[in-house]
Amino acid sequence: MSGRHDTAAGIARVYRGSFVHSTRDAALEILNDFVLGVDKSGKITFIEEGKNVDRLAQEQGFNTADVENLGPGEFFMPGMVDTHIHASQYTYMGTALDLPLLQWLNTYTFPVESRYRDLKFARDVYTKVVKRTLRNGTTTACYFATIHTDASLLLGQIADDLGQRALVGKVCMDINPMVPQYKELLDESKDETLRWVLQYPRVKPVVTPRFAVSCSSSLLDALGEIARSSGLHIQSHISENKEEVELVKQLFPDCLSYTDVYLKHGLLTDKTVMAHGCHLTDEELKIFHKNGASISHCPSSNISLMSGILNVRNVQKHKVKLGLGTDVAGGYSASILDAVRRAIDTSKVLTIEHPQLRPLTFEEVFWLATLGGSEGMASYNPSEGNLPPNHFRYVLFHSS
Ligand SMILES: O=c1[nH]c(=O)c2nc[nH]c2[nH]1
Repeated sequence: MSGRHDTAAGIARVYRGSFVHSTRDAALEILNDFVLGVDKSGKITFIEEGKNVDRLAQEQGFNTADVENLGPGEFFMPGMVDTHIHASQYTYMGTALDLPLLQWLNTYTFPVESRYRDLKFARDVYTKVVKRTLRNGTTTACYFATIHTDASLLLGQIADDLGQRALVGKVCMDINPMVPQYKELLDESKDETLRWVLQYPRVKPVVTPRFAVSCSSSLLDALGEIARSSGLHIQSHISENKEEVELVKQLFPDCLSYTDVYLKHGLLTDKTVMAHGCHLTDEELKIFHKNGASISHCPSSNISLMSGILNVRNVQKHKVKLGLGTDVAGGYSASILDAVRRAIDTSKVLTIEHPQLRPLTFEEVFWLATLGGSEGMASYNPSEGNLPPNHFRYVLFHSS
């Protein structure tokens, strides 16, 4: 690997040791005895072989005595990226996994989410979830909050205060026949989304229609327009469970597919992250590719809620951007390392059923957990030959 220098704006920390990371060419690359400098804003300014440390010290203006050497068994790796997690469902993570998606939402999820109008409750849970995910090595997370604007703002504030890069979504939903106390009116959802977008601090807002089942066509249109005019990211769920796919067909008879629902409402862009996608057809994957939209693979919840198994190799064959999600609390762990294990396990289940399919390797899933996730959340369209912006690719995490 060649060295990378920017002119230093003042080196704050220099580390020396082993670095394990992914690149566009290698799912896993191990760099033994490298030296890495971070400037005062937290950006990595150089990474070079350790033997160059004296020259680097002169060029970059640091003292070699201040270099922090890793101990035995320690290494750096990129911060992990959780491309789909419901912060508001953290309270019941690991429980209530006995029902399929639509029944699970009505029975457990909506009643719990309706509690987040209580800001004290929200502060307590959101502080715990951000601390826990940071401890697990998640330096970037794409969060669903709830329909409550003030609690969603609080989640962004907490992530920002605790140093986590986050996209945070105030959930939008104006349809909920089974739990009617947990929904919004159409105008309220639009107005509150705008209030939330405008008030947001450093952490980024992401436009969040819950899923096509719980949003009217008018709300989807309005959210597509807000995302377009504000240049915002979008997140939602798609084709997680077969019953849901059938329901969407009935609810949107004029659309050709579930993907077409989001496309027609301006919600499938190169800033879109769609969770699950287990039952997407090849035609739909082509539309994802063409529009630069990404999928969050959530293997733990796909199994726990008996939803389906994503064929990752087929998604990759269609060159669709792909990252990993814990999907708490459909997924029972807030750790992306756990999602790594589940992704490998579920790919092996596919191999049992279809021996011609190669299971995913650890290296490939490490890529999904790090670089894949950051590319999935970056705004760029691979079908137009663009590359993801660099700043998403060089955030490193100290594992010890
Ligand atoms: O796994 C999921 N969790 C949710 O909260 C949800 N809402 C719609 N679809 C969903 N899927």
